[in-house]
Amino acid sequence: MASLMFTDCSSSISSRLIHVNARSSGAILFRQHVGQLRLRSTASPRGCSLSIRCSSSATSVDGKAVAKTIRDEITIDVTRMKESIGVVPGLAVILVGDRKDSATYVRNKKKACESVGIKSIEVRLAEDCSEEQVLKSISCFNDDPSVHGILVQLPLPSHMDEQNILNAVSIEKDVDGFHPLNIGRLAMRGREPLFVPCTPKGCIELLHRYKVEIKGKRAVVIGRSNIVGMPAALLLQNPEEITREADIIIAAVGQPNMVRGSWIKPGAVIIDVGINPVDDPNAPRGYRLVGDVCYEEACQVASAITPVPGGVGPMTIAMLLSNTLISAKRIHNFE
Ligand SMILES: Nc1nc2c(c(=O)[nH]1)N[C@@H](CN(C=O)c1ccc(C(=O)N[C@@H](CCC(=O)O)C(=O)O)cc1)CN2
Repeated sequence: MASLMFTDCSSSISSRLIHVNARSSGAILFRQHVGQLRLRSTASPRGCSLSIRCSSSATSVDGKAVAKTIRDEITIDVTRMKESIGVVPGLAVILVGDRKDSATYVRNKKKACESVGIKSIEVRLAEDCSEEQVLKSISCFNDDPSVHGILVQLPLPSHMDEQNILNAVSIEKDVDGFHPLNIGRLAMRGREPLFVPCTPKGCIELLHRYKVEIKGKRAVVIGRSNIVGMPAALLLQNPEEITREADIIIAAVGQPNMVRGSWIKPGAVIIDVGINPVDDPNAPRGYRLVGDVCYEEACQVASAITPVPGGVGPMTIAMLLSNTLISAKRIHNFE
């Protein structure tokens, strides 16, 4: 778990989270910043007029609607770019294996690209293909000037070295922001990554578009991914207590309904990144998706909360489109 104190955050330039203090659970200090937000109109959320309330029923943050607004903005820029310099941004997606969920995400990425005028190229490789085959595809896309963004859908089959594969993506085309150089720059003060990973970028974008003030707020990130970057042992230290102190909670732990209403400070803003399938014989797919936060309980205490589905998920893909556009603009020096 990472508890973060936001010391400076501008919606138009960069969002820097500096240090933090897990006071009651054994002090840890670390630095981290989560994102550069260079999307236009971050300060005026077109298409979402809700204000954040502090009442017994939380505002449900509509990630689907915000993602649509962002796609509309991207469409305008993609069209302008095509008309003025004849360049169409291109995204290459590599899918290895036959996981149904990954195939669905890739299909949705392709559809999203089509909807904004970004060209998408997909390479599908068999579950038992070699790491070399994946590296070869990456190398081709690194050299292809019509490709401005490359992503390898995760997770990869277990026989592959994920780090090796992510390292092979050209840092200039790393629209997922997973290359160690991009992650390293994200983690250091005074350095700028070329791309910010899409899900955390989407989380911060939602906060901005809903005009949630970040500066000076106490925030907690519950999760153990590389992006959160905390040693796993620290996760075991009283998450409930730290969470109760937070004004902003980002739950990214992958445990259905783990964060209960009693963990939440009244009026807190909750971004739920979890997408957890739970069995439900009445649901068309035999399961339904729930977040890491117990939504019904949290609604009674929080001032705003992202639902699952329909919260952060759609933002992940919108941010991928945004990163691909940023890449094409940077490569072609187009403002
Ligand atoms: N290379 C990457 N791999 C993975 C990433 C990533 O950002 N880059 N993230 C996840 C999967 N993912 C995108 O790839 C993703 C997950 C969920 C959604 C989404 O919109 N979810 C919907 C619900 C969808 C449903 O009903 O099945 C929602 O939350 O509303 C988008 C993208 C792991 N891999």
